Amino acid sequence: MNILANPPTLDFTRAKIVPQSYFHSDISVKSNFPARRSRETRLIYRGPAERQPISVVHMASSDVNTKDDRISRISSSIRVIPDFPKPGILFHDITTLLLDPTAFQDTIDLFVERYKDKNINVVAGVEARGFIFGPPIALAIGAKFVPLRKPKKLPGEVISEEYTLEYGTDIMEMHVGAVQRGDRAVVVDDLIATGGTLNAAIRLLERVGVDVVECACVIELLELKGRDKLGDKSLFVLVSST
Ligand SMILES: O=P(O)(O)OC[C@H]1O[C@H](OP(=O)(O)OP(=O)(O)O)[C@H](O)[C@@H]1O
Ligand SMILES: Nc1ncnc2[nH]cnc12
Repeated sequence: MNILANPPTLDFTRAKIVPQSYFHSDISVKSNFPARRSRETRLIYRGPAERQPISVVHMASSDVNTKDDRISRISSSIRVIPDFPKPGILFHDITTLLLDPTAFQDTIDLFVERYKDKNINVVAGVEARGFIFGPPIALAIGAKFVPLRKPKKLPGEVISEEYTLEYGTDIMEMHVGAVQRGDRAVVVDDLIATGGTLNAAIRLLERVGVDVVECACVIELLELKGRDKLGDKSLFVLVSST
């Protein structure tokens, strides 16, 4: 991914379109920005100066066709912010992917192409960012969407699983009755880091007899080896970050 070391100022409140040059080329942004100011939406980054986006290497994951142009668009639309939410964390921010309708649509299409003929009747999305990608996939393949939520958010009777995160611990809950024994599920999230979250999601669903066919993420942080925590459960990711 080619993210600017010193990006132009960003104003998310006024942003309608993300200048693609911001993500793709420092040269075009730095040289073109003043001249094109009146025609482009200006984005003002309000975060601390030390948390400017940085470049990291993203590659097509080994799960996808490396010749698929959609992958490079998706990869270059993901922003990486150092030291968020804690020092030492390289935060992979998918909100910039959502600002690019083509990259967002490509992301959904790639998942739909994979799951449309697999007899999946449950798409389980992990709060919060799995709630962005999961519902459009569920609608497109004709499956129900089941939210896996942070504690004390669901009003009905729940079952819970505790898990460890890259930066803390958490509890995941699911409504009793949302799924049935024998359902076939795919678990959707934006990113796998340590794998603790997806592991908890799998445990939650399998406890009530659901067949978790696969987990699906946009991004895998390879160094954290989250895949290992999923045992023999299949994981499908679009881009890998090193
Ligand atoms: O593989 P892991 O180490 O378990 O980490 C991955 C999880 O961490 C992030 O969510 P987070 O818990 O930060 O919640 P949020 O989406 O509500 O911000 C991310 O969206 C995944 O759900
Ligand atoms: N580095 C990271 N970036 C974004 N989301 C995360 N969740 C856990 N680790 C993360």
